[in-house]
Amino acid sequence: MKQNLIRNFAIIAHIDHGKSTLADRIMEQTQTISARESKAQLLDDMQVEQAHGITVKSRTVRNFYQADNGVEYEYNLIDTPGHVDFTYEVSKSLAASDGAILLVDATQGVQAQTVANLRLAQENHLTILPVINKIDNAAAEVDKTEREIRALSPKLYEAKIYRISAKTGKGVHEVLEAIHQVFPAPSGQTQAPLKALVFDSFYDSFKGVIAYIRIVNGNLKLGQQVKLMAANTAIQNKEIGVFTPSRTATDELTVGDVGYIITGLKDPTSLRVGDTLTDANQPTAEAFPGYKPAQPMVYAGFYPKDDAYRDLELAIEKLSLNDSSFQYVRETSEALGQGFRCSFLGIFHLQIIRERLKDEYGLNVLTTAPNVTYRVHLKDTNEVQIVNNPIAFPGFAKIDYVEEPFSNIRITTDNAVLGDVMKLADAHKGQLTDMGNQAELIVLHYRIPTAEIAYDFFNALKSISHGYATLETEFADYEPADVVKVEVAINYSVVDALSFIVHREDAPAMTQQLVKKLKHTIPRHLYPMPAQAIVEGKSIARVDIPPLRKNAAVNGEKRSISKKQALLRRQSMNKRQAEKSNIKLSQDVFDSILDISL
Ligand SMILES: Nc1nc2c(ncn2[C@@H]2O[C@H](COP(=O)(O)OP(=O)(O)OP(=O)(O)O)[C@@H](O)[C@H]2O)c(=O)[nH]1
Repeated sequence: MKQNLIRNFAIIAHIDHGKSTLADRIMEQTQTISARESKAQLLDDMQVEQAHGITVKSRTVRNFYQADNGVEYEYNLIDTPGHVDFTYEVSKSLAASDGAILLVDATQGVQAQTVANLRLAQENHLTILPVINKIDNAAAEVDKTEREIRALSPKLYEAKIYRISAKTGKGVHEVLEAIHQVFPAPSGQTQAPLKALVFDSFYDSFKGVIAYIRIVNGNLKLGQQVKLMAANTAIQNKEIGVFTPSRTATDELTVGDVGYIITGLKDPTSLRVGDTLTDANQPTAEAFPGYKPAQPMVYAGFYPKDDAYRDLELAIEKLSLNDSSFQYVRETSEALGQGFRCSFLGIFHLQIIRERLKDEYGLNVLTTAPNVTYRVHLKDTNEVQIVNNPIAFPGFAKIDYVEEPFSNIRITTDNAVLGDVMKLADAHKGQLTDMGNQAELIVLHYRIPTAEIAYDFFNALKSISHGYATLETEFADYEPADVVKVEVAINYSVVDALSFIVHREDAPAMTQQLVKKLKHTIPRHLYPMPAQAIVEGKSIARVDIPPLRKNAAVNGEKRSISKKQALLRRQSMNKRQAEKSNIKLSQDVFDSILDISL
């Protein structure tokens, strides 16, 4: 029976431990692709992935492996992203797998993301195949890494641990053999009604919404009438197929197969990952529970440059289908016009989306300063407003108190930089809740305001630990906080899109730095303009943005009285016009808000 010959598995690892390289080797050794093709790291084909050298979006590929026992197996490999912001993608791809290769870089050993991904795999009841990578590297510490892996769980303590170089291919054959020996075959029923898990989706500009599916029970035939159960939508069944790794059409997908269906849906929002695909006439009795929606951490406004609102809207719709942790609603700002308030899993996720808009859709967006969600309790009505847009933050006179989100974070670091890491967490208002060891690393647990880790915390942590420390975050709860809204006024008029929320105690120092930066980033005009930071109606920081030219009327040059008077008249006319004129806001201006650190 074909089902017994299928293995569905993922590769999980810490960032840069070599998942994509191993995926390439597997495709090469199973002749799915040629060695020449694999040079280009086929799985990482999105431009943004190549620019950052990382995997953002999960990919799936079917390989046929001729095993040493003479049997040909179908290996469905699901590549997963490794960055901490993409844990959500990892958990989706794991739901479609039966096993996971736990890949650990021998030069780095077990890292925090190794542990986090292992936990996700265990939650999905996957069989784990531990593999040590980069054994060819002079800095490899293979025995030490092996001890660290064994210390992770009782099962791993006894497991056979494979040693490979994904780069040279050494040891990869043994891993290919282990895959069919260690991982279970899919367990579904051939005779039952069709039940398939939608574990990912993609928008194609010609073909519309394409769903990535794993057949759990029954068969899917081309043309069969099918529907999505949660969305209760009938879909067309014009093309089904598998990934080789490009899409290749087939007539049928059977139990255990991983492939795709072109749904005919044109609206990217009409399909949700986690939905169940089933037969329209003979539906399965029980649908999948669906995925927990991702918990967004950071919100920011995206505004089109060059009047491309409609193009931006379409692109954002498509990206949010392709990446279900990225969501949006429409918003309007007086300063910037129509735009979108978007949610992200973290600041790195935001950057990736921004780059994808540029690379894949040719769109430049203006991004406002990111913020977290606040719960604002109002005085008179006892109403609680959920605010993730500083523009909508209620006036201070109406506010009873505000709650801000807190996160539990876990930093894994080595001893050498422990002091600096703790100083960083302190500076960001972290309260140390626990401290322990994992393998030879120190694990620190903090409770910390989410706003403190939402922006540059991760980069700061990477930089003080020379790239080694890792960060895992988890939303904890809301807690009352003394936060205020800072409004920025330029030439006495408030620019709404520049508003942001900050802890009251940090407001004086932050706004001083901000106005200094604004002095250099706000485009100069012919007249001087004050830039002010206003908190609760009071200006707490101010700087004068100098005019473009020297003020000829007062600079002491020898001029006739009448010439000076003429200049003064012209300047006062400029000033009056200025009140009406719009300040052109560049990305630099918004970045001034982000850059300020205490
Ligand atoms: N020396 C050596 N280098 C390797 C080996 N495997 C991968 N690398 C290198 O390690 C780096 C990261 O490899 P990738 O395969 O891109 O890592 P990844 O885990 O897919 O990275 P993300 O997708 O960003 O999580 C690349 O520069 C690879 O060339 C190996 O076996 N030996």
